[in-house]
Amino acid sequence: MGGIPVEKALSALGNVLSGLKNKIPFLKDGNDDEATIIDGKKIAADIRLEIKAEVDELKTKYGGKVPGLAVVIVGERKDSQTYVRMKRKACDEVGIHSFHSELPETISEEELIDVVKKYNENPDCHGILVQLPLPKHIDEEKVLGVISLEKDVDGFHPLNIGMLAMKGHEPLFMPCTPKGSIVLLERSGVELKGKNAVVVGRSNIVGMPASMMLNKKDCTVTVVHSRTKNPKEICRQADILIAAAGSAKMIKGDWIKKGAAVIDVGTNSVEDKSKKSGYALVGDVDFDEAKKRASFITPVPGGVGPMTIAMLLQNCLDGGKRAIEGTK
Ligand SMILES: Nc1nc2c(c(=O)[nH]1)N[C@@H](CN(C=O)c1ccc(C(=O)N[C@@H](CCC(=O)O)C(=O)O)cc1)CN2
Repeated sequence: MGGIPVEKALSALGNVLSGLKNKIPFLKDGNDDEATIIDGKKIAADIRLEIKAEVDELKTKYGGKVPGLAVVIVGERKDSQTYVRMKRKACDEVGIHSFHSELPETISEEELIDVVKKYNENPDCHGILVQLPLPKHIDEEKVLGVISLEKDVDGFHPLNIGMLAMKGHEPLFMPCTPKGSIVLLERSGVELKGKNAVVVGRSNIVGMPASMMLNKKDCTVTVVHSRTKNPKEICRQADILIAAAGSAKMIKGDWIKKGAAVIDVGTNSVEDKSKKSGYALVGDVDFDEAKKRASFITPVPGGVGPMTIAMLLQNCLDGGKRAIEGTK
């Protein structure tokens, strides 16, 4: 056995053990009444190491071939530029080749579609990611629908989403943020089968696919959204709570069932004069209140965010492997 599989096993064991602390009294340390904080940064770093090992193996086995990812960004939104920079850096670190297209805000829908089509035809590119949101004059769904199904590493193509929804089918790729949320739960040792899961939010990129993934994991799933009459009562039934509403600290401590596992997908920028930048990133969950009731909870930042990029790398590796190894 090589070095990485042992590291992988030990690291997974470490994550599960830290999760078990809450369930097995003699393993508990620190403040017994507080949730185990799921360290998304650490779990994502572990996954990135595992991916690097697999990319190296592929490279050795197939004469230097590595997965390739096309990163397409339109316009100059600062947040999107940051995420794209993080994605490229992550690709470099694990040995995935990245192609870049930085396109002007004024680009037409047709021109953008042509860029995507070129990457569809490029055999060295195994994944295409169009950073969202796109400028208002471009129909996002139309652009995402042009990405080849086999290269849809964001998992946003309607056919991949359709296969995620259907019993007896598996998509080629699953959207990175909800996939990362599930992996955080699994790597922390949280059982999903038969549990009541509540997803707050029904966006195409997080809430809706998260609900379908939890359903595939045999959870009983309820989706809470802006028209839901009694969101607090529904959330209080949740063994697993995924918060993806986009509203800072809307989920208070008394919305959380005692012992629930809480995954906070929210990344809301709020004014904070104590910070040099003048703002802070906060989740959809009131963390300080919720950690007193939950058994597991993700922080913001440092929870789901880093997993989004780790899952993108995982999807690129999967797509690259399918293409390079010649499997479907
Ligand atoms: N094509 C896509 N567009 C967008 C996606 C996506 O999955 N595909 N998701 C989001 C943005 N996003 C990746 O693109 C993303 C968001 C947040 C993070 C992250 O690591 N956040 C850190 C904090 C970083 C900071 O300080 O700003 C954290 O939460 O710890 C990574 C990726 C929308 N668009």
